[in-house]
Amino acid sequence: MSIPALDLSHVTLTRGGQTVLKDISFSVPPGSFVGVLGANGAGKTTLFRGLLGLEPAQGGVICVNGVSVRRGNRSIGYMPQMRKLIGGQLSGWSMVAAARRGECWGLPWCGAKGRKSVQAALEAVDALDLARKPVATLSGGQRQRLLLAQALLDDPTLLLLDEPLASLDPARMRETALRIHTLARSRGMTVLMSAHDINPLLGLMDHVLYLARGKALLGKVEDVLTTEALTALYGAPVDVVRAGGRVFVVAEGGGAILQPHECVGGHTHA
Ligand SMILES: Nc1ncnc2c1ncn2[C@@H]1O[C@H](COP(=O)(O)OP(=O)(O)OP(=O)(O)O)[C@@H](O)[C@H]1O
Repeated sequence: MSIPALDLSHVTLTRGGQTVLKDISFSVPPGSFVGVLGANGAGKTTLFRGLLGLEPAQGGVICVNGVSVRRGNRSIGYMPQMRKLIGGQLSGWSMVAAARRGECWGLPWCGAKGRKSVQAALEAVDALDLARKPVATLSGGQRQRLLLAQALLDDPTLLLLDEPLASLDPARMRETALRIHTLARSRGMTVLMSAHDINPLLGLMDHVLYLARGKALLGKVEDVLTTEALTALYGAPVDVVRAGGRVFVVAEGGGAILQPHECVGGHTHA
């Protein structure tokens, strides 16, 4: 049997002194594409930080590719949430190059090997045309492609993407999700992608990881995204409604549980 890409056993994670995820256990097979869902504050970012060794587990064990979690693990690529403009007057190339780890930190022009890996990462996300442009002049979606290129620099086997679809319009959301899925499959990478709208990920996910009330539920989409499973997870009535090929998770009374941070184009969300 292959070693899980991720294995969490009875893990508790805190943020700012507050317990965010409590006694969670799940295992992700290598090469899986996992959608990480949950309302605002459910703990998606906290989980990613735990996997990166940035938030030490208060209990339990986290293993990445069979090895206990540690900071600076080069086999993990991380794309953080993009809340504000990053990069400024740097060119796209420099922004990606500045993320090279170790000996090249802050020296984007160093070495043929460094240049090659920056070039490969830009190519992988179809962003070579952004290499010379100042980041400040790019759209949100273009900057997100550069962030994704950064995350790919060390040829990771596990990619953690924190809301890479936020701020994209619906068509771009689907296009970006497909791009990442294709890239992951071609490299055999395991992907955990957090999202506020499950719909752009439908048909792509091998598993969904749903976070609520400090708990985590991992399983096939058809097993997790059900009224019964989510009602049990939330400990309160929740409806999973399927309409027009889309899925909506709503609380009793009709309020949407999963909400996008920002939405371009007036899109209704699950
Ligand atoms: N820097 C911080 N210091 C203290 N508490 C924090 C910090 N960041 C987040 N938290 C708290 O930790 C909890 C989990 O937040 P987290 O960012 O992991 O959730 P999330 O699911 O990623 O949310 P969102 O969908 O809004 O990004 C929340 O209660 C939040 O208020």
